[in-house]
Amino acid sequence: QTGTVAANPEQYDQAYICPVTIGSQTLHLDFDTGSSDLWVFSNLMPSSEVDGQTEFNTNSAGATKKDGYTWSISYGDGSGASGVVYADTVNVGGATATSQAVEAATSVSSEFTSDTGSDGLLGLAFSSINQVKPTPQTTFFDTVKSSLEAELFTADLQSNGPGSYTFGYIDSSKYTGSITYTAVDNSQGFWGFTAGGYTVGGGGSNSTGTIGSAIADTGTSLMYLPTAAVQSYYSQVSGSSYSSSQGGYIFPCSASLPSLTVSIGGHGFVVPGSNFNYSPTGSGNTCFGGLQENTGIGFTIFGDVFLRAVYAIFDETQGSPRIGFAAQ
Ligand SMILES: Cc1cc(CN)n(C)n1
Repeated sequence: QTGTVAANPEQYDQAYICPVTIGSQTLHLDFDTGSSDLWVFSNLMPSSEVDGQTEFNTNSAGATKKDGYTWSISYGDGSGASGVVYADTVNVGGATATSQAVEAATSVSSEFTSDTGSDGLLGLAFSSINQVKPTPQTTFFDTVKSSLEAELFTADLQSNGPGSYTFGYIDSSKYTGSITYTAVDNSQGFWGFTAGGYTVGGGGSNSTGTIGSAIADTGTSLMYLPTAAVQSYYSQVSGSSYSSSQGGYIFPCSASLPSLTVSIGGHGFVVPGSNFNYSPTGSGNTCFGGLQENTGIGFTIFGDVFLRAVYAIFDETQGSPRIGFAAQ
C-alpha cells in the first residue's frame, strides 16, 4: 500500500498539519520526524485545556483501551502532554495501520491548547524513543512499513501553501536533479546525519568550518546551527543583531537576506534567503530570523526552514536507515 497526504502550514510556516483518520474521526496532526509518539486531544481532557481542537472519542467502538499503559512527553520547546493509550485503525492518505497505538491525552500544556490548528502529533522518528510505559509502542511508519510498496516516507514542505507527505513511494514530480543519500545515525532515536561545509550567499566559498552531526526535524520550525555558522550568516545581514528579549537574531524586515548553501553527502543544497525571514517580532519593524544558534539545544536541527528548500526521503529500504535530499 501507499499513502499521500497534504501538509498544510500553520501561520508563519510554524508547523505542518495533516489530516489523519482514526477510526471514524478525522483529526489534524502535526507530523514530527523529531519525536515518536502519536498523541491526540481526547474526550478525557479537562475542557479548560481545549480550544476548538477535535477530540479523539475514546468511547468509540473501534477504540480498544490498552489497560495500564500511560505516556508523558516533553519537547525541546518546553511544551508537553500526557495520557493513556488506545489501539485503533489509523489511515494516513490511504496508508492504513489496522491496530496503531493512539495516545489519548488527559492533559496538555498551554502551548498545545493555544495551537488551535493542531489536534495532536504524529511522530515519525524512531520507535526507540516512544514514551509509552511500560512498553514503548511503534510509530505509525514502523507499524505500516512492512506493508508499504517501499519502506520509506517523504516530505515536501512548502511555504504558505500545501505540501505533502508520501508513504511507500517517491514522487518524482517533487524534485529536480538526483537524490543525494547519506547514512542515518538513529542511535538517539532521531533521523541523524552529518552535514559538511556551508557557504553564505552565492559568491564562492566563504565557509570556514563544517556543521557536523544534525537531525532532520519536521516538527521544528527553524534551522539551528553551530554559533560560528550563524554568526557568519548574520554578519552578512545589515542591521541584524542578537536580541535577548526576542531570544534570537533579528533584523530589519526590509533587510536583504543571503542564501545559505549546505553541503550534505557531497552535494550543495541552497536555502534561499527568503526562507530566513521567519516572522515579524511585533516591534520596531524587525523580523525574527529563521536561522538561530543551536547552543540552547545541544544539537543541530535542520527544521522546516531547511526542509522547505528540499525534497526529503526518510528511507529504510536498505536495512540501515538513510536520508535522501534533492533540490526542488
Ligand atoms: C511539539 C514539538 C515538536 C518539536 C520537535 N520535535 N518541538 C520542538 N515541539
